[in-house]
Order: sequence, then structure tokens, then C-alpha cells
Amino acid sequence: MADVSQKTRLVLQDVAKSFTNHLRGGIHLPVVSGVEFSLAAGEVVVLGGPSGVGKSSILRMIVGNYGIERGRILMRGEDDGEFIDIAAATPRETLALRCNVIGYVSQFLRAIPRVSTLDVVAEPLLARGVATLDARRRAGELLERLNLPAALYDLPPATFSGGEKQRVNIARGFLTDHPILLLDEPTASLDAANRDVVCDLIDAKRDTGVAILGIFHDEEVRGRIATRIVDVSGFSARKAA
Ligand SMILES: Nc1ncnc2c1ncn2[C@@H]1O[C@H](COP(=O)(O)OP(=O)(O)OP(=O)(O)O)[C@@H](O)[C@H]1O
Repeated sequence: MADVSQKTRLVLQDVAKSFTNHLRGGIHLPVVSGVEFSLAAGEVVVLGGPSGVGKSSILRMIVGNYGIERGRILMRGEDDGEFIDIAAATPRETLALRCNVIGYVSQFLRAIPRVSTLDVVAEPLLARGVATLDARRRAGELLERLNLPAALYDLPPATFSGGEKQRVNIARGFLTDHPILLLDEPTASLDAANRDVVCDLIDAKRDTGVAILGIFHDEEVRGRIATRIVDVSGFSARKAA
């Protein structure tokens, strides 16, 4: 059983995931089993292990995008608060957790047609009750910090370059103050200068006591930001296969 202290924000207990491909005669693909670790406020834990071992699947289970086949994923937003098990949460509870407790920067931005960049970034703040003008101002400041040209703010990000879309996605995820933040390869398409900005943003979040769990293939970024590495190979359900 993973350690639980006052500062613990997230606990995974005996979590397993496999996929069944119904288009291929029900082929069963085990991915991870016995996943067990915890994450505390002020930590930056990086999931390690080779491609395909199950790192993104773990993040997607934590955020409630993938069903959890076995085990518990417990989370809470404050010291000594009640843990909620996302494996047993109703859709309404899952949405509330995403609004208030857990932020997620996915690998790719899901652009909504016709919505401007500024509004895409401001949206999670609006959902938490921040006034429109204030949310848009804060969105603009963060986009500026991420060196996105101001001429792009009023355009929908659908036609942006990979690195531009990624910076919009990062701004959207970092603008709110969720106590847990999940990052799936946020620096993959960025140049060195913007990678540095994202590392600084991660450091700043950690300093305010956010619990951060991420995937970073870039060794230099990992070395700079990680306070601990959890090697997912140890939970590979295929190791015996
Ligand atoms: N929705 C899905 N349906 C079927 N199989 C899936 C699905 N999502 C992930 N997988 C499979 O689960 C395994 C783990 O994938 P995952 O993306 O979690 O790995 P990863 O460690 O994040 O890899 P990478 O470092 O390459 O991003 C892979 O074999 C992948 O094909």
C-alpha cells in the first residue's frame, strides 16, 4: 500500500487496465496491473518507462477518461480532506473533480470550431466562476508569457502549428489553480526557449503546493523538474508474457 500523509493528494491502489479490441475478434491486450503509488502536494512525479508501457493510460484513468478495470484511484484537493475514488465516482462527481481538483494537459489540444484562442484558454476559469473580462485578461497574460503572438488570440487554434496548439493547451491547463495537475508530454513540440518557460511554470506551480504528475520524454526537462520518478515498467502486465 502506497504511503499516505497529510500532504497526499493522489493514491493509486492495485490499479489494472487492459483493452479488448472488439473489431479483432475480442483480442485482449493487458497493459498494467498492480499500479501502486502516491503523489503529495509540492511533488513533481514523472512516469517513466518505454513507449507503450502504459504511462498515458494511467493519466487517462486518473482524469476519468479511461475506465478503471480494477483497483482504486483516490484523490483530494486539500490536507486531511476526504478522498474520493474516481473509479467509483458518478459522471457528475467526475465532472466536479475535473472542475475543482484535477487539471489535465493532454498531449493534443481538442480545438472547438469557431472558439477563439483566448476563450479556449479562459474557459476553465469561467467554469469556476471568474468574470469574463478577468478570465480573458489572465488568459492573454499567460499566452504572452508562452510567446504566442497576440495576433493569434482572436483566432480559433484549429489551424495553428503543433507548437502553437501545445502552448494554447498548456495555457489552458496552467491558468487555473487545481491542486493536482496532470501533464502528458507538454513540452514535446516546443523549442528550447518555450520549454524553459514551461519548466518555470511547473516550478512555480510546485512552489505553491500543487501536486504534479507528468510524462516527459526529454531527459533534460525530467532532470530539471522531477522530484521523483515512478517507473511504470514495474507494473507492466506484459512482463510475464
Ligand atoms: N483506447 C485504446 N484502445 C486500445 N488500446 C489502447 C488504447 N489506449 C492505449 N492502448 C494501448 O495500451 C498500451 C499503452 O499505451 P499508452 O499510450 O498508455 O503507453 P505510453 O507508455 O504512454 O506510450 P508512449 O510513451 O509511446 O506515449 C499500448 O499498447 C496502446 O496501444
